[in-house]
Amino acid sequence: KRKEDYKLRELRIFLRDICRKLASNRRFYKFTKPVDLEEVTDYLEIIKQPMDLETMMTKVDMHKYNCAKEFLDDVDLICANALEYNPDKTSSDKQIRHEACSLRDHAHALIDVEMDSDFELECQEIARRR
Ligand SMILES: CC(=O)c1nc(NC(=O)[C@H]2CNCCN2)sc1-c1cc(O)cc(O)c1
Repeated sequence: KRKEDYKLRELRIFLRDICRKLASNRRFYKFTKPVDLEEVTDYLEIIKQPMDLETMMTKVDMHKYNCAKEFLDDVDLICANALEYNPDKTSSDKQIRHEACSLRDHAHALIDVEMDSDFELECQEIARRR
């Protein structure tokens, strides 16, 4: 086990906790599971790269994230997908856009507060080398 493998294990423990906190917030329940393609039949015609919090938790376990920035890129993708799929002036579309922006801002705020910036920089160095 190299020194950097210990760092990535610490990153995984941290990201699991962030993912759990986001997925347990009732405001974000629409983003906790993959969009139900039986229910939303045109979804893949509009959204080319679906993403959700359950998929992100699986990606943590599969060592897909080498730094918090890569994790936040997937949160930003959840948000961008919801903004793209819900562009209408209707109150239902407006509400889901608001929830998506709130998810994105909460994720970034949680990481900024709880993550040591030097640790993230070390992880980004590891990510660049891999
Ligand atoms: C996650 C998402 O982006 C999403 N967007 C929707 N938009 C609409 O239904 C809008 C689209 N514009 C026209 C009027 N209807 S429903 C929906 C969704 C919510 C869930 O609780 C589970 C799920 O699988 C998908």
